[in-house]
Amino acid sequence: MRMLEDELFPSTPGKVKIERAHAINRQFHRCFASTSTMFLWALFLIALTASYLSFQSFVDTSSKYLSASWGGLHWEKQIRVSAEVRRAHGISVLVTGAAGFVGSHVSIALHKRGDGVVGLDNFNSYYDPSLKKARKSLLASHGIFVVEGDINDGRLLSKLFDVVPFTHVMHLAAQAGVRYAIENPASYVHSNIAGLVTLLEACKAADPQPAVVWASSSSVYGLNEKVPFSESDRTDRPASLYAATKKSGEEITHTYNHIYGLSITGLRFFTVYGPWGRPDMAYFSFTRNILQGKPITIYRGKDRVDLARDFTYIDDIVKGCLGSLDTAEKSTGSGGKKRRPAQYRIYNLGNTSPVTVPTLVSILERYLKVKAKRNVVEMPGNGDVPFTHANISLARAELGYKPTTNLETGLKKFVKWYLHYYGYRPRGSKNL
Ligand SMILES: O=C(O)[C@H]1O[C@H](OP(=O)(O)OP(=O)(O)OC[C@H]2O[C@@H](n3ccc(=O)[nH]c3=O)[C@H](O)[C@@H]2O)[C@H](O)[C@@H](O)[C@@H]1O
Repeated sequence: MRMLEDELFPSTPGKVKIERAHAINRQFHRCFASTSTMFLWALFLIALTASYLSFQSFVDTSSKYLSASWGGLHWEKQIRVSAEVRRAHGISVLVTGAAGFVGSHVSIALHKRGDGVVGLDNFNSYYDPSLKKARKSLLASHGIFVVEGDINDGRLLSKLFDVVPFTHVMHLAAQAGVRYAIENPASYVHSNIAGLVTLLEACKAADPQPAVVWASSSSVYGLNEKVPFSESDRTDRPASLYAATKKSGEEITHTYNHIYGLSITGLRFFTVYGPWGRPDMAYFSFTRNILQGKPITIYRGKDRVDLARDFTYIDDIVKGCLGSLDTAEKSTGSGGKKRRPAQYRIYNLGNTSPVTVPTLVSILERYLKVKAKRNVVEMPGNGDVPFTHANISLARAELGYKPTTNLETGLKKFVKWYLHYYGYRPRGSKNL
């Protein structure tokens, strides 16, 4: 009994080590008594490892093949049908980020006027993917097909260009959000830098090359104090990694324009809001919290100055996107070489009338008929800028861009959508 207890609960761990070492030694000598046996064992182990590794690579390859959510005749047919142009001089557009906020609106607008549209989206979980799935269903109900895939997947992109000779790419897929860059910097590099380059590589290699219109951001103006912001103002002092990746995007696209003749239009969006919007944005999360009786945090700038944004309504942004597609010239390259210089443009798409964040909250309170629990705090140093204000003269002159929706009207439409989408009782909604 005592011996058994000693074996199970040794008083000194060192003792066990010594005893085990002796036992292992004895076994070792028995097993590998001769050099030839050892040689055979070694051969056996090498063969075992080799067959394990080849089996692993077989499993990897086949699971990649099995889990790929794209490919096949049926898939290609869906893409061709969705890309069909149904009007004279229409265009066929690959919309990246099509299940996103701006992407879904632009896709529907293009489809409605008879253009061909194919969407691409990776449905990541930066915010509730069920909202992205709902947008996908909405697009499907219009006859727009959204491919589930990533802009970092070069094989998928070249396959898409094989199936459809897209005339345009509307590139809206990105890691959005200014403050989230503190938490997850790598995701900004992955989508906004690496993903952008992979997409441009596919566009450059496509024959014919498409014209590219893509989403930059008002955040590139960074610490600028000169208002309103004009395209010619300096943009070399970003305040967040998000802004830095968007600014890099402007430079990366310039390179592809310069070397390969890709026609490029970059759009600096100013805090876009509206129905089917992004739950991570202030107007959306404030609405959710106000309705749930939870407090909202309102940031305030230096010297107790309210923060302000040039909030821009989604329908105005859509018009700016379509205007950009319609005025984009063709790319000029093929086979990796440009034939002549191609168009390179950058435009502000804003509303030209900044509104403070507390005013935004007051408008929401009025439409929601609920008082917000306001918690006002100093703006943390996490990438925010105190204000934005767009000068849109260039977009007005060259794209015919003319925003028509003020924040009051736009938020009214947003609140109406929000209450309906999230199933709130129509308490006083007749007034909306
Ligand atoms: O215009 C742009 O370029 C950018 O607009 C928005 O960024 P942002 O203007 O920061 O929009 P929100 O996150 O909705 O914030 C709006 C305002 O509310 C403030 N805020 C935000 C969140 C919060 O909890 N409290 C709060 O006071 C922010 O400081 C900011 O002044 C988008 O999130 C970016 O993807 C986009 O690129």
